[in-house]
This record gives sequence, C-alpha cells and structure tokens, in this order.
Amino acid sequence: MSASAKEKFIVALDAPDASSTYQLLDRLGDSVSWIKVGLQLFTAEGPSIVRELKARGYRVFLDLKFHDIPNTAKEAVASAAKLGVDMTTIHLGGGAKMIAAAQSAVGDSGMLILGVTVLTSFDQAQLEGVGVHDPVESQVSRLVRLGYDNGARGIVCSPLELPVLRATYGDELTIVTPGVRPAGGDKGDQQRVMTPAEAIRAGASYLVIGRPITGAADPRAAALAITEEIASA
Ligand SMILES: O=C(O)c1cc(=O)[nH]c(=O)n1[C@@H]1O[C@H](COP(=O)(O)O)[C@@H](O)[C@H]1O
Repeated sequence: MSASAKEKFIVALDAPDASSTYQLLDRLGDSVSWIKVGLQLFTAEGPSIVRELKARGYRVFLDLKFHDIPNTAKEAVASAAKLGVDMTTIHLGGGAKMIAAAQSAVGDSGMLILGVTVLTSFDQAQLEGVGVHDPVESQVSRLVRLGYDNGARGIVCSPLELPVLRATYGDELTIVTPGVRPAGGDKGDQQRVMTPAEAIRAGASYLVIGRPITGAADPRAAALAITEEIASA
C-alpha cells in the first residue's frame, strides 16, 4: 500500500456527533489521512471538532458549501482559513463576484477553495427541475469556467466530468470527486458515479468516499481495499 494512494482519498465523516466520530476513527486507525467534516457533523459540534481532528494530525476538508452574498461568503471563508482547515467548499453557482470574494479571503493560509459544480446526486432530470436545460456536462463546464476565470483552482464534480475538464485545464485544477462507489456498491442518493479505480484513471486528484467506508461492517478493511484499488489504478 503506497502512502500516496492513501493520501488520495478523503473519508466523508458524516456522523451525528463527536463521540461516534471518534469511535469510527479508532476503528479506522491509520488507514486514513484525510477527513471531510460536512454539514451534519459541523452543525452538531461546531469548530471544536475541526480543531480536535487537526490536533490528531488529520488533514481536514471542511465542506460547508458556502453560497451567499459575496461579503458573507468571503468572511465565512476567512473563518475557515483561521480554523486551519486544508480545503473548504463554495458553490460556484454563487456567481463571479462571490467566487472572487471567497478566493480573496484565503490569504496566506494555504487553504484550497473547492468550487462545487453540479452535485453528484443530480441527474439530467433534476438539473432540468432547477431550470437548467443544458446537459449536465455543459453546466459543469460552464461553472468551472466561471470559477477558473475568478481565481478558483479547485473543483468538486462527478468523476464522469473528469475527461473533459482534464482535456481543457490539464493539471491546473485540483479536482475532487465524490460519487465514488466500489464495484457493486450501493449508490444511495448518488447518481453520477464511478469506481475508485475508474475515477483515478480519469484524472481525479482526490476521491471523497463516505458510506462505503463508514457504513461497512469493517471500515478499516473497506478503507484499505479502496487504497489498494487506488494504488493499482
Ligand atoms: O462537496 C462535496 O463533498 C460533495 C459534492 C457533491 O457533488 N456530492 C457529494 O456527495 N458531496 C459530498 O461527498 C460525500 C459523499 O458521501 P457518500 O455518498 O456517502 O460517499 C457527502 O459528504 C457529500 O456531502
């Protein structure tokens, strides 16, 4: 198992509270190095959970998907940078001014802002339901262009969009892909999915994987199997 494979995947710890988070981390042991703290856990526990994970030596992706007026998004990003997280998210649908304002708050923190495009739970019908009649891939490309032109160098999208984004931007973007399922795994509410090996081969910088690990009978074994799959991709 190579260390770089382990560093290419981020476990989404969508847990209800700190104690279940720490129990899960005990079971995972040294099989993970990146943790994503999302809306559920952050709303329950606040910044203290982030500080504790950083104190334990994890790299932390704080995924709160900021989408607001430019000043509010900028100040929220500044707060995330102050917390010392390694990555955070904004919705690129917040528009040019919001993206640029958010980007301006990174300062010298070294934190990477990831722009969320079309959620991986969306299929074409859902996209049309919010009034966008272009193909999903076109909408992703449009939002990535908006992000790129306003300073964003990190993107969240489904692995299905990787080939077109890598063809356009090469290695200029850090691309993080949720919607990853081991072969035969339960998709749950995800729509646009690939396996870990497929996503890495298509050019993902990092994979975000939650329930296939957190819901496994043996989460450590599930994490190690994913690392093996990444290493051999
Ligand atoms: O920003 C994200 O991380 C995100 C964007 C997206 O388009 N789709 C998506 O699933 N996510 C997050 O990625 C994680 C996926 O979890 P699982 O479906 O359990 O693997 C969840 O924490 C989602 O909030």
